[in-house]
Amino acid sequence: MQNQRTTTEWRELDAAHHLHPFTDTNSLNQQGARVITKAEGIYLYDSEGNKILDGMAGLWCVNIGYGRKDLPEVAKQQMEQLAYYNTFFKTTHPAVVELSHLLSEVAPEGFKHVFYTNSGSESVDTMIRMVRRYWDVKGKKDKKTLIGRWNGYHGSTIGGASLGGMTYMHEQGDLPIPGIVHVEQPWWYKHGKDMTPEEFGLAAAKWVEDKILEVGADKVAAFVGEPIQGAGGVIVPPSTYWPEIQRICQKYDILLVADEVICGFGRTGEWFGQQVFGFKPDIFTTAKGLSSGYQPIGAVFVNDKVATTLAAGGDFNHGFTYSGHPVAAAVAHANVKALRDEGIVDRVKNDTGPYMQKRWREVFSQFEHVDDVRGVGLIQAFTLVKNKATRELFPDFGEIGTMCRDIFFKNNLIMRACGDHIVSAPPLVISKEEIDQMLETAAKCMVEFEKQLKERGLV
Ligand SMILES: Cc1ncc(COP(=O)(O)O)c(CNc2cccc(C(=O)O)c2)c1O
Repeated sequence: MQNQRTTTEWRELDAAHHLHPFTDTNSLNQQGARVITKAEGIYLYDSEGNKILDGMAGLWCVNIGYGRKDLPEVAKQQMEQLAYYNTFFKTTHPAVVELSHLLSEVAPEGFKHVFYTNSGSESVDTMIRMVRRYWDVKGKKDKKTLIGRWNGYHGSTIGGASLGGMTYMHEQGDLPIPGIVHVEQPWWYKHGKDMTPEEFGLAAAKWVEDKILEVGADKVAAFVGEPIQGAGGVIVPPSTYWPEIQRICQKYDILLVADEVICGFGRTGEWFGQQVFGFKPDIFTTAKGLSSGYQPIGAVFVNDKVATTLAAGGDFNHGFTYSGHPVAAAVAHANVKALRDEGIVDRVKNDTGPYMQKRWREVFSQFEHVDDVRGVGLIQAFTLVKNKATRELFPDFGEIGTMCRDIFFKNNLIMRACGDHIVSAPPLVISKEEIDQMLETAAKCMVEFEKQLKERGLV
């Protein structure tokens, strides 16, 4: 059991020893971290006894909800049976075999092989190495360049951060690494001008073709994108975008990669985001919902064409100590099996997802400084705007988003501000009643937010 300490004691020890990710340490240590002590369903509880509605499923990952009793039991049994052995050197173990078999059943048709990692970033770095190895084996050694999107997010390793289009990350570490280039994101609200979304989807896809021709198709290895950009602010591309990207990649013999770390395992109501938009990548990366965050694990799915080619190349010199870790694999297996056999993904597709999307639009479209209300399944967002009629955004993109998010936090509701996009991705087990509770609280927060906008002379 955890030491029983006061919040102050936990905060002081945390400040003395713990470096947090994506954090201004001095600023955090002035105010002290919020100490989350337990969680159940869609709710978190902190050391002060507050009950917090987690509209973000942790970091987009706790698809199955908090407080499951089965997953800890599976972890315990696996740990007692075989806490660890590696999958190098011609060995395997039942947990990773069973998981691999199950994943081949829930994956879209044509994906029968997975490579295991410990995170989404490691899945992305694995994909980068696979893509370049694929073209080596095919004898096209100049095909090395990967194309990503500005404001895309693919993790925080050197490869993932380079492939992502977050310039504030590139500035720290002299990124991107060579062989990675970016095109503009398919954000209709900002870039669509007088085009319909459908027209804009084709125009945004053409940016990829232009980049391929600029680099030289004989040098381009892959195009990589999230079906829906998550950390970039839930940028939902027009329906015409992905099928056109697929056509362009086929035209120039370029691998198509979907980063499904957020969209995967039921988030959109389909098992994978690629199925919402009707495209078939050659490779897709996953993590998060694979284990619902109960254990760190990621997986890279490759289609038969890629699997066969990599195998033809003999040793693929890549892997991690914990690739296919027995406890992580056992927990992921139980998690995916429950997502399927308890009908959780189906309910997102047919019941709670449509309900959320209907109510989310009803509630937020009524506000003067909210526009582009959007989403699918249980991933949704809206953008805070200065003037709806002209699609004018606020200056200093992100300031207003933080102000709005802080009002939600004060009301014990976790939503995420990505710039001036307010986003939400709750556990997939959220009920319709809990959706109503969440949106009732959020609506009150938005009234307060628009009141503060006026009081501060920001509108
Ligand atoms: C699409 C995508 N690809 C890769 C990663 C990296 O996964 P790991 O973190 O497990 O290495 C992600 C992760 N996405 C992520 C991670 C942490 C915070 C936030 C946020 O929105 O604040 C988003 C992601 O969203």
